[in-house]
Amino acid sequence: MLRTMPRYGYQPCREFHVVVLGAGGVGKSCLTAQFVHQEWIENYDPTIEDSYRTQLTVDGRQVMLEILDTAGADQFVAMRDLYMKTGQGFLLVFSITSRASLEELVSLRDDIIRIKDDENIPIVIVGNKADLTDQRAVDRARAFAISQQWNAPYYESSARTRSNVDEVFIDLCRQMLRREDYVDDSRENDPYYHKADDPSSSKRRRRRKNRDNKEHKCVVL
Ligand SMILES: Nc1nc2c(ncn2[C@@H]2O[C@H](COP(=O)(O)OP(=O)(O)OP(=O)(O)O)[C@@H](O)[C@H]2O)c(=O)[nH]1
Repeated sequence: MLRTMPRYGYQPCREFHVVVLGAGGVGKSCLTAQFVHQEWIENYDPTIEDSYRTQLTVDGRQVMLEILDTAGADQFVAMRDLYMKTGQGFLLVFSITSRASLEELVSLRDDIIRIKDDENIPIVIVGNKADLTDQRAVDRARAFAISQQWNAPYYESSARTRSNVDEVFIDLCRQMLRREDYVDDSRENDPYYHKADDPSSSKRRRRRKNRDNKEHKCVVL
């Protein structure tokens, strides 16, 4: 059963890798820059790869996000398999002003599921540039229908006005936390599971130790 109530007692800071994917120019970098630094970027400078680290609190739980802002341009697609392997949660971004950018998400999602070998990997579908209402080319209903088919939430955001920027990252965090709780619960109920033998458990302890020695920028939400 998925745990929906906050847990009590000591809560270690969870660390997750988030990958932001989508066609070129849909606003991946602007969304990420708004979320991490609360800043708006007007000019378009195609990304090769940028990574950000930021800490936030979700439902009272500390989460450290490693966010990878990827390249939409085709010449960098060779790096995608690698991004997808390390990602634990994915923001699939298109622009509501471009139907083609929504269509590009189909193959991206297929690749994620193939590479992760997991139909239930945390994903949020983001229709960005929602402020450009007079240039809308994708019906809200069409995007919503696709998101339902993929069993992933759909948000319309604007990196320009900062609308729904925090919400898309927080939704993804919630999905990743629920998933980890579910794995932890399954292990607790497994009489053959020995925590000491689990490499992921010692890795988490090691990460926490390393983190204690570093200073991190906190985003208060
Ligand atoms: N009006 C409007 N413009 C946006 C929005 N988000 C991004 N833009 C503009 O769209 C252009 C591309 O934004 P980026 O964030 O660089 O797009 P990207 O998806 O990272 O592009 P690649 O790096 O090529 O993959 C920039 O000129 C932004 O100012 C938005 O929500 N509204």
